[in-house]
Amino acid sequence: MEIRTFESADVVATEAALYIADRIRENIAKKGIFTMAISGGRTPWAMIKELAKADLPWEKVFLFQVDERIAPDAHPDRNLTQLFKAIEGSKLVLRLNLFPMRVNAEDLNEACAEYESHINRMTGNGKLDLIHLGIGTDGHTASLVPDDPILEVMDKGVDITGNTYQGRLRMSLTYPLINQAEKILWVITGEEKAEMLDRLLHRDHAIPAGKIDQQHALVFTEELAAAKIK
Ligand SMILES: O=C1O[C@H](COP(=O)(O)O)[C@@H](O)[C@H](O)[C@H]1O
Repeated sequence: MEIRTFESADVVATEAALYIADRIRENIAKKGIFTMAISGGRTPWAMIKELAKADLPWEKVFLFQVDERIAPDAHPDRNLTQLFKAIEGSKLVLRLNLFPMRVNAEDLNEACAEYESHINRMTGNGKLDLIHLGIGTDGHTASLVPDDPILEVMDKGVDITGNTYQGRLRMSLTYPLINQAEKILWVITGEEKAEMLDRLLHRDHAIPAGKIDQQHALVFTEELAAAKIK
């Protein structure tokens, strides 16, 4: 897997945003639209803030979530709440084509199936142009968390975790859907991620992130996180 290392987390965010903007232009020139899924947590928001400033044909960009906590609308735990904060006042906000995960639905299984069908409809073949991923210090990615039954799901593209994780059940894209993406962009910053970055690059199947396909993937990271790569 290709790895691009930069001197700080801020530069990673700027460079990752530039990379996504290039993919947006390239795909729109080729086929008229761009489909992407964005992860949550804490790392992505600096990158999204940068990206949202770009002068791009946003009406042709279709944005999905990689994962979401089962929590009320506007709750600070929700990835969507953080996404809205990051794009507030930007060029993107008025022209946003966003598909939020319907985590407040009465029937969550139905909401998962519906989300997958939105992805299939917008992509035509289920393959998102780009999926952005992060990694946790325990090696989780998306909401594919250690020891959860969601790790075994191969017949659905979107599902709910079997257990609560950090206090919440979650909805997440699953391995089969993530692994068929045209491009996977890992954005990994912070010294505390160094061990997991090394294990990811060695395709360590003992961590959830290690089972993500690396053929069409690249990592943007900072020197501190890359320090332990063997
Ligand atoms: O719980 C989550 O954590 C991972 C990693 O987040 P980070 O801020 O440490 O990069 C994230 O990719 C995932 O979407 C999120 O729900």
